Amino acid sequence: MSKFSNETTVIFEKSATYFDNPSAARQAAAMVPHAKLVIILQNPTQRAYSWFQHLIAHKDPIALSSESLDVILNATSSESAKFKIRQRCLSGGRYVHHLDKWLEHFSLQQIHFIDSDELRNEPAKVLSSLSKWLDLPEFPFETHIRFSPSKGFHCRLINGKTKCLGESKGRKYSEMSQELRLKLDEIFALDNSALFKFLRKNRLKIPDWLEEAVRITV
Ligand SMILES: Nc1ncnc2c1ncn2[C@@H]1O[C@H](COP(=O)(O)OS(=O)(=O)O)[C@@H](OP(=O)(O)O)[C@H]1O
Repeated sequence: MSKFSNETTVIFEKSATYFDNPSAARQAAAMVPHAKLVIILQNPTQRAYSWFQHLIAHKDPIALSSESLDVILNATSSESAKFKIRQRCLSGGRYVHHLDKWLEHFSLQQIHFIDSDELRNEPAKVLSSLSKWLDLPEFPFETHIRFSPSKGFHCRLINGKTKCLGESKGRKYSEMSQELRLKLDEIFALDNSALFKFLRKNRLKIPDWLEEAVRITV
């Protein structure tokens, strides 16, 4: 996010794929050195599963033929197409590994972290604190957001009716098996521990899912 010469204008841009792109930090810093960055921290295990479901929903032929994320996780580097998907599912959840690169180009003061679970469960509170951090005028988010039981997510409230994000956001799919969850938790154990230490060292809020993930591995 960036404020340009007209101080009332805030430009923002979001993508789930910038964060782990090896050139993104350098390129962003070259174009918008004073940008404010917002990073949403989701449990990497859930994030990997969500990305796999994203590929299934987009009818990715390799994901479809593999049927489960478990098959993808077992892929070796000799199975290049499957292995590439494996890396895409796992890479984004390796937060500290990528953060190190962003911190070569931006200061920590330019970065705001959001706990994905908090955003999902208490969006008005999270958005209020984000807009305060961005120095934006106060806005009563709570009167513009309401939980939609049919969608299972909070949605915008317009003229008394909820207007939710499209079908591609917050898809309905079966929960991952306990076996897959444990396998992913193990894959991310070191990354989660590094994130825990990073947040604690910098006196930043530690998400509940991270406390839990680190407690289980100890
Ligand atoms: N209010 C609300 N409505 C819908 N979705 C919500 C909401 N809050 C958080 N989420 C979570 O956001 C995930 C989709 O995020 P993205 O847009 O970055 O993903 S994507 O680019 O479509 O893959 C999406 O992931 P999936 O549940 O895996 O589809 C949601 O978990």
